[in-house]
Amino acid sequence: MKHLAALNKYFVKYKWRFLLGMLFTAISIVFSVFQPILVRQIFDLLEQNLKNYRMLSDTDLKTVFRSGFTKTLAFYGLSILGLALLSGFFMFLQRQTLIVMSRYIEYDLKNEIFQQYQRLDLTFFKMNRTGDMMSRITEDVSRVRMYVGPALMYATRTVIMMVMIIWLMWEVNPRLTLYTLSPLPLLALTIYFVNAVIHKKSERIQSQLSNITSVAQENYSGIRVIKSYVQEAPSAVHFERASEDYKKSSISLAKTDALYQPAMALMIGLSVILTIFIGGMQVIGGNITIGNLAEFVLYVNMLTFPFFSIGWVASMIQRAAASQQRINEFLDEKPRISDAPDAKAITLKGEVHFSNVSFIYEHTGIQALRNFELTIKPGQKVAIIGRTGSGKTTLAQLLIRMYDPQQGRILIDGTDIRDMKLSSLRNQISYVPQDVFLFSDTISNNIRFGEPAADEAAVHQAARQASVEKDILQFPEGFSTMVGERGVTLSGGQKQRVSIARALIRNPNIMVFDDCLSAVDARTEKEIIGNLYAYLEHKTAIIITHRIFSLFAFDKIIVLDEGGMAESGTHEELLSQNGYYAELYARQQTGEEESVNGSFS
Ligand SMILES: Nc1ncnc2c1ncn2[C@@H]1O[C@H](COP(=O)(O)OP(=O)(O)OP(=O)(O)O)[C@@H](O)[C@H]1O
Repeated sequence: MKHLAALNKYFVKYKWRFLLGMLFTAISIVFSVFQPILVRQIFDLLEQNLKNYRMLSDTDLKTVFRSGFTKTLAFYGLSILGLALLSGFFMFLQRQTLIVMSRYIEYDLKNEIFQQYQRLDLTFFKMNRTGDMMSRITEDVSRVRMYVGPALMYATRTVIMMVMIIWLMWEVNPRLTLYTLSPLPLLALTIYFVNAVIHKKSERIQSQLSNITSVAQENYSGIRVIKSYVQEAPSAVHFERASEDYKKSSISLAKTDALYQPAMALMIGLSVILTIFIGGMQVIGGNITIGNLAEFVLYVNMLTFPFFSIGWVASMIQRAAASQQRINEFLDEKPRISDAPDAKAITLKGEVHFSNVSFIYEHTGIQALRNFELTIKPGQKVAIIGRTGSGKTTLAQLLIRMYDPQQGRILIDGTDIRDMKLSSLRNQISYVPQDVFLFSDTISNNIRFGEPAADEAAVHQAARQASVEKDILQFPEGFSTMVGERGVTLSGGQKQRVSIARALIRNPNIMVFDDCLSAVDARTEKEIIGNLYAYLEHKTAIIITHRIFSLFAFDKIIVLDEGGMAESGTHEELLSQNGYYAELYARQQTGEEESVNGSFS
């Protein structure tokens, strides 16, 4: 329960809705508990006057008596109808305030969770499964909403209604009250336990459902591989197995559900029979009137729902508390990468210095960088080359503070990047990642993603510099073409170039290209490098690559090996060192010659 205290701030925020909701609930209940009192009065009136009426012999007098009686009955009938309407109206207002409040809280909570996702660093995302993260913002929040909305509303109704009705019943006859109420706690307990079973089964169904979803999702994404390896039938069997488990659990839940309503009806019936039996004896004994008996039967009927809700509300609160505990743990998670208290926003010129940097990926223990040293002067172009897994991407990730090194410092213009505001640092470094990600939006909006104010001309220019403008203009809708799931599928090379355009449009002083030309052909690569040469003239640029761009006059080329610097120098210097670079260059030259010879032979 203590976990739910975290939601109190929302009750304070929506205190007027909350208090009004409580008031409407109380008014609606007052109007409904008055109805049995009127029924009692009608019954008592009938009992007292029918005897006299039957004894009358004068037909004229009988007619007058009957018409007076009809009017009284009509008056009572209309009064009951009026009370029912008023009670219904306030119930409507109660839902309009309390349930609407719960929707507002749900909205706020989802936003709070989403903002926390955005604050957290990459290590968190590596250590948690996407499914778990998704369920926090959907499943857990909707369970918490059930507590702040319906559960709270029914709990309030139950308490007010029980207090008022039991008090009214007690006033009439305490013994009969105790007898008639005796089966109801049993009803509450039964509902509670049945709910617990239903909850357990629903949880299993939920996890089987997410398993089915993942199987289906993986099949959709991998459909090309499945088809080309003719694995449709085994995939279908795999899906069927997951589906079978889900079916079995659903049928079992349906059976439990089927027991639910009859069990309730049995308990209610038991209460009514007890009321009529014991109440009837009390009427015969002259302790209560027949009107009281009718009033009691109605009260018992009115009480069954509140008693039923006790069990339901209790299990709802339990579920909400478990969900809120998960949400609290998540919201308390501190991002490892955040602004230092005195972090400054600095305009970067472009001097980059890696000072004795070592870095280990904590969750795997892999050491990606070891005592790495590198100084890049403003405006210099540096290539980072190395075998796969040698730490090139890690270097770029550390520069934009996706992670902080465990040892050493990274300085830009002499300031440790940990003393800079994160937004200022990342805004002034354009990073083209190795794995391209385009949003389900237009190409134009994908390019201006980091620069939303950029106009169409700037978007076109960036696309031109990334040598993708011609490709885009060939699409029927040009730059307005939708990409992503429901849009056009761009080729790997086109995606890479759109991703480059996205980085270029921001026009910062420092740029990092992480192996972002791997999917373009040699001619386009040459064209882009030509464009970049002019574009990067006064900028600091780090170009991570597998291939040697001999056309690009790098100020420095670094060869990384197992996280450390293996070779460093200019193209000529490295060739004369006869190491990995020289070997790679020789291999590349032969490869290129072979491919050229091949294409012309
Ligand atoms: N997010 C991560 N979590 C754990 N280990 C990682 C992570 N990213 C990379 N590594 C590991 O760190 C080492 C360096 O990886 P990195 O991606 O920096 O290499 P790279 O030189 O960029 O490789 P490639 O050329 O294949 O992209 C590798 O052993 C890799 O397995």
